[in-house]
Amino acid sequence: MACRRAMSRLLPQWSSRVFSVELNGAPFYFSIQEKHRGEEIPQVFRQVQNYDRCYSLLVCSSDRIKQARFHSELKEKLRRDLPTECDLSPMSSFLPNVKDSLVKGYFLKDMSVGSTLSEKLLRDVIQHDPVLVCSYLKSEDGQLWTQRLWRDAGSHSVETSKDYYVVPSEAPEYHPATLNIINSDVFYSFEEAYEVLKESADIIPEATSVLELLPSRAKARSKPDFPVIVIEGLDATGKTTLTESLRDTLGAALLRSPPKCLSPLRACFDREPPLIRRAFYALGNYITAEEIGQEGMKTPVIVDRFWHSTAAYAIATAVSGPVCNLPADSSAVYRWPRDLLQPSLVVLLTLDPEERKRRLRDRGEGETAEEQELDHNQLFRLKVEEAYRRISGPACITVDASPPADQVLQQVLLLIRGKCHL
Ligand SMILES: Nc1ncnc2c1ncn2[C@@H]1O[C@H](COP(=O)(O)OP(=O)(O)O)[C@@H](O)[C@H]1O
Ligand SMILES: Nc1ccn([C@H]2C[C@H](O)[C@@H](COP(=O)(O)OP(=O)(O)O)O2)c(=O)n1
Repeated sequence: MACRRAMSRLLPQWSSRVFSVELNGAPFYFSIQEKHRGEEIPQVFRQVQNYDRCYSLLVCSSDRIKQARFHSELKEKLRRDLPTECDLSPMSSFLPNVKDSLVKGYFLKDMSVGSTLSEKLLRDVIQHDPVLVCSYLKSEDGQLWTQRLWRDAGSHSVETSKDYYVVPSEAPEYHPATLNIINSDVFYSFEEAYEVLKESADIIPEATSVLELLPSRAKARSKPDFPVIVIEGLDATGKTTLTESLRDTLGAALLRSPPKCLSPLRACFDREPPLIRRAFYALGNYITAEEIGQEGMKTPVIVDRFWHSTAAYAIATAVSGPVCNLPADSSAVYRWPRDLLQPSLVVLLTLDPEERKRRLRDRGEGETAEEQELDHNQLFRLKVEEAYRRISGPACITVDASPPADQVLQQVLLLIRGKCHL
């Protein structure tokens, strides 16, 4: 039902949509055009010319929790059940420059003989799951491709719409992922993040535990009397080392985000899709803010990671490809949430990648999946750092963390004394 509603929203503007498929690590954009006899159609899809047919699966449900979870589950299902001759790539579809128009899914290249297995699986998927399926067929001379949209016709049969030609499309002005970042990857108020966890509570029991730990929004806290200093940076840049030294030197309270009370729940949310996972981290900041409010009435407060981490990792994960795909400097995605406590100073520790890796090795810990990703994916690391730098209100001040720990401490103490009158 939720799927039918979502589809009835998508279908009226189907032919205005742009489709993006990640082929060989780069996006290939195409749109569709009605068939007119005798019309010249530019040749497309050279990248999939070795295949006889392809399919696209776009996940669409008006229930955003179901949609996000099913997008992850579908990948597992296709990897498990499709013949080995099938190849899967991420894909999406969007209306250029239209906010929240992005739908995500997978593009399937099929080399299996007769394609019967994959067709059977897709027929099953379309009948039971919130998915829009299209097949792509090559013309007899192998030059042109057409797209045919499938529809569930009930009683285990599907009907197809008319064919459209697939035509190449220009890369859009903004990376398509940026259309949906606000309130899907990054949340700009307590309420927006809270709603996501509330909606997930039926299927994720741990969401209820998080909701119970949240501060009441009824009483807005006044600004703490003492300065609040946040230390940010990638894993192993020296945040723990520096925050502990600052605590001891300044006689400050040391807090972190996510707060300790969320530690037992973190692994559960790290397994969830971005919508739910990022809402969890966003809410963690509000719990930490409440703790800052209390401690900050008595002493200065040092905070190990806060909002910058939440937004920077979320934006860098959502946007694929190089740093230039990030939303422009002036984009609203880098703004500070209107209802979140603003620290007096945010310091970003930066480190040469080789030195960071050496410190990780020396620490001898296993890396988190995301940190392995950071290692393997230089682009991701660069995007996280760039997103850190673009977040404003307050913006972070970058400090080179490669000198010995006591020198980094002195450098940051100078900044604190200059900015916070300590
Ligand atoms: N300035 C520094 N110079 C050399 N090694 C450092 C420095 N700061 C931290 N380290 C070491 O690097 C590793 C990572 O530091 P840590 O404070 O745990 O980083 P984070 O909290 O950012 O993950 C630790 O083994 C730590 O002892
Ligand atoms: N305030 C925070 C802190 C961490 N996060 C997220 C961002 C990344 O997905 C991970 C990084 O956490 P990681 O385990 O590397 O953190 P530590 O270095 O252990 O502090 O957590 C967040 O979203 N908001």
